[in-house]
Amino acid sequence: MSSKEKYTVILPTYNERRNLPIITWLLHRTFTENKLDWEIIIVDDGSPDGTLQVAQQLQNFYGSRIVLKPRAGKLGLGTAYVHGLKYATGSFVIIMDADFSHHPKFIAPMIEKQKTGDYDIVTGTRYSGDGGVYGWDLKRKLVSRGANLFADTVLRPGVSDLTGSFRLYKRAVLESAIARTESKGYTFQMELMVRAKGMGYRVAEVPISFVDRVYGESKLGGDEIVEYAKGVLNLWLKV
Ligand SMILES: Nc1nc2c(ncn2[C@@H]2O[C@H](COP(=O)(O)OP(=O)(O)O[C@H]3O[C@H](CO)[C@@H](O)[C@H](O)[C@@H]3O)[C@@H](O)[C@H]2O)c(=O)[nH]1
Ligand SMILES: [Mg+2]
Repeated sequence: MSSKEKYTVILPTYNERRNLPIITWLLHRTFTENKLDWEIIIVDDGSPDGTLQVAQQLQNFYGSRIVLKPRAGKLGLGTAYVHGLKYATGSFVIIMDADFSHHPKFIAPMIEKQKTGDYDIVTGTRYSGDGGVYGWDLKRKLVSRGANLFADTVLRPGVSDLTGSFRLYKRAVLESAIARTESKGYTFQMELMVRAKGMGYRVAEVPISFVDRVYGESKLGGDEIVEYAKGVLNLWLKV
């Protein structure tokens, strides 16, 4: 694979001190091996574990490809993407988690897929083909499956993984779809995809294995689940 296109990775972080160095190294290796231009925008929300200091060390090591756009407090995942996107200079943007649940090894196939049909969005999917989830307990699996089934039944967007966030976007597409997205937290991915489909963007899927984090904890709580259900119903009322 070779291309002059630039890829911007937006990495939202909250207490990812132990994950960030390895994920950065793997991203660096992926882009270097595939001869692609790249940058990583790290949006840290005042992590008490010192993630930002680690990010600063990574910037010293990798140079200007590591861009730091921290915020003072934990303002949520959705707004972290919006914030990071303002500084993206690539023609494509990849959004992924920084805790290894999204492995960089899927980036090359996602880029490949995008090129096959000039797709606007390529989304990783846990719920089609060889995709899967590893390391979650039954409750978390049911919540995720239920969340997808609920949104799919109510809104019919025709995408197998609506709540996953490992995706590649054309930057202009992400900018226009994100401008219409109102959710702030975990509901964000689902709303963004439903909006994008509603705007007529073309979406392709690549199966991914989602592996639960090794270090640290998930930030998904009961409040987020209620917010999600409200988000689906709001979209149903509007669309
Ligand atoms: N900047 C910032 N980052 C955050 C925040 N909350 C979480 N993050 C970062 O966002 C990523 C995902 O957060 P997790 O807390 O690890 O999420 P998860 O429970 O593993 O949820 C995954 O599955 C969800 C449902 O399938 C997805 O919606 C979600 O994006 C993620 O992929 C991690 O890199 C984490 O550090 C926040 O408020 N601010
Ligand atoms: Mg996680």
